[in-house]
Formats: sequence, C-alpha cells, structure tokens
Amino acid sequence: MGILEKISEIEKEIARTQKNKATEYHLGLLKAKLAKYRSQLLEPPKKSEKGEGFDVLKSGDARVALIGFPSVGKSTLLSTLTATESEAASYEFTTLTCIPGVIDYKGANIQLLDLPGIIEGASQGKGRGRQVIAVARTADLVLMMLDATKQDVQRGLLEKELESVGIRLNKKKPNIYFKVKKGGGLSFNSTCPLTRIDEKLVQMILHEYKIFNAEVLFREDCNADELIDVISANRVYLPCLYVYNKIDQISIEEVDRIARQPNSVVVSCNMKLNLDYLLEQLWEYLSLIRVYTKKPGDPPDFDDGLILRRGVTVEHVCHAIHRTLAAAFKYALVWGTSTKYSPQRVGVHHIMHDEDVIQVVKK
Ligand SMILES: Nc1nc2c(ncn2[C@@H]2O[C@H](COP(=O)(O)OP(=O)(O)OP(=O)(O)O)[C@@H](O)[C@H]2O)c(=O)[nH]1
Ligand SMILES: [K+]
Ligand SMILES: [Mg+2]
Repeated sequence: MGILEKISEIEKEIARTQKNKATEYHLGLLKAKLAKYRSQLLEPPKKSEKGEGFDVLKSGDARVALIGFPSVGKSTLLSTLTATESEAASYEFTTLTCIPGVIDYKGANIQLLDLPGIIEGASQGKGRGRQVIAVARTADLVLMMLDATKQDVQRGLLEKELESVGIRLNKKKPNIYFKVKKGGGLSFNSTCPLTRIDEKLVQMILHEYKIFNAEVLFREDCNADELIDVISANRVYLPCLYVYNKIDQISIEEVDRIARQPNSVVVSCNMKLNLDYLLEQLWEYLSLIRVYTKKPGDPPDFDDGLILRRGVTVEHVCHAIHRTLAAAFKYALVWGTSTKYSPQRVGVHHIMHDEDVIQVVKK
C-alpha cells in the first residue's frame, strides 16, 4: 500500500470512529499515524514512490500549473474555476498530490493542476518540491499564486527555486545559434555588437563544459548566463502569471499597487473577486486564439470555434479542420482583424487572429 492510500485509510477510519472518552486514545493514535505519514510524504521521494500521485495525463488545449507556498489558496482556486473539488483548509500541506481540473473557457479546455505547496529548498528535494517542479516543467503556463496579505519575499523565493532547476519565467529563449562540432576549434560570430560577453569568455565557458569545437552565433546582445542556458539545452521557457489572492484582507490602496505590477492579477478566491479577468489573462498568456469556420452561403459557426495558438497560419487551420484539406486548398476568405478588408482572399501563409472567421475554398 502506498503512503497516500494509507493516509486515506486512516482518514476514513477517523471519520468512522465515534468521538468519546473510550475512543480518545485510538483517535489520538490514528492522528499521530496520519501526521507521521504526512511528514513522510514531505520527505524527498524514495525511488519506489517517485511520482506517486503526480503522473497526470496531459489533456485539453493547454496545461496550467498552480505553484505557490502552502495555504495561499491554490486548491480554493481549482475548486472555484473547475468542476473538480480539491480539499482546502487552513493548515499547510493540505494538498499532497497533483489534482487536475478543467477550465471551460471560450470553448477551450484548459487543464488546471492543483499541486502541493512548495517552500524554500523545494528544488533540493524539500517537501514534495521536486515532483511539483517536475510537473511545472510540463506546463504551458505557471500560475504563481501568492498571498497578498504576506510580504512579497515569497515571490522571489519561488522564482529562485524554479530558476535553479532551469525554468525561465517570462523570458524569451536567447537568440544564440550553438552547435557542437567534431573538429575545427571555436567558430565565433555575431550579427550585432556584443556588450556583455566576448570571444574569450565564450571560449572559457565552453572549456568549462569540455567543449573545444563548436559553432556559436550571437543574434542578440546576450550575457554569459544566457549562453550557459543555451549550452545546457534543458531549460524551459514558460510564461508566468502572478496571482495575488486574498485581496479581501488588504486595503484598496494596496490592491491597486499590486495590480499595477507587471504580469500580475489580484483576486479573492473566497469572495470570487476578479476571476473573470484572471481567465482573460490566462487566455492571453497561453497565446490561445479562437477561429470560426464558415461554409459558403452559411453564417459562421460561432458555436464551435477552433482553439489554436497565436501565430498560426491558414495552413495550420486547414490541418485542424481536416488532415486532407491543406492539399486541396485553393484560397481562403478571412473576416476579422488579421485582414485589411473583410473578407479578404488569403493564401496558406496568412497569419490568423483571435476571433477571425475563415472560409476555405478548395481546388
Ligand atoms: N481571506 C481569504 N482566504 C482565502 C481565500 N482563498 C483561500 N483562502 C483560505 O486560505 C486557506 C488555504 O486555502 P487552500 O486552498 O487550502 O490553500 P492551498 O494553497 O491549496 O494550501 P496547500 O494545499 O496546503 O498548499 C483556507 O483556509 C482558505 O479558506 C481568499 O480569497 N481570501
Ligand atoms: K491549505
Ligand atoms: Mg491545496
């Protein structure tokens, strides 16, 4: 039996047991066992129970991971935005596994993952930190939940934990071409002036990695850290939205100040404040767009939009409609903000916008 099952057995037994003088010790013992198992769960994982409760299948149009200190309100948010109930309580580490829910927004299914709270040292295996971070790496967006009533040091600490395991938040992948070669030494070039690194430093960094033959081309003014990220190759670049919860507990001036910070949304899960705006921002940060199809002579099908990513072309849309459509494509008519005229005749490389309407004309 795994620890989680043992915990749930004990919880059930506690619920079954009548509370009176005669059962006092029995209940006390059960609670002590429960506490022991809970603390075991918070120890670094042994090989046998590595991902227990964390292997949740990816599903839907996008995946969002809820990362935050204990008791900031992650489970409350999941239970509020999705049909899934995740236990919320005033004590820390209420949530011990990964609990998936689905947000149904503008016809998209967004998978929201509730996770155990993480603390300083998580990346070194404190608590269930390592498993939590492993899940975060698989997400399309990190929702970093913070307690608006607490000092903002939490945010920096969490960022540091994620940074230390190669997760880069709200950063673009450095535009450096890098390729290890069999011979020929270092070929170093740049397409712009470099003010933060030079050939010598690049060479020293590469030697540190025992790389002596490589092609390096800087396409922007990057620094050493960014080069190291490129060499390491296991970095993930994720958008991050900072969600400050419990604004029902702070002054309006303070709410206003926090709301003006970049990449930040203020909410109260308990009072259901500003959750609509949070969903709007989720949509934005996930780069989701919705495109409607239209048949000749019919009105657009506004009930059943295609959920796609920003930057998709007409060709992508064709593939999303039917896998053979792109081959039969002659041209398309598009209505919406992506065109100058409505409708406009476009080719396969035309880039679609959110809420565009498209009619494909076949050969
Ligand atoms: N005042 C206030 N309290 C809230 C709000 N949202 C959640 N809480 C309370 O905060 C406490 C913790 O909530 P949880 O949802 O269990 O927090 P969590 O982040 O999932 O906690 P762990 O699973 O232990 O990491 C509960 O007592 C909630 O009722 C809010 O908007 N305002
Ligand atoms: K809690
Ligand atoms: Mg929780």
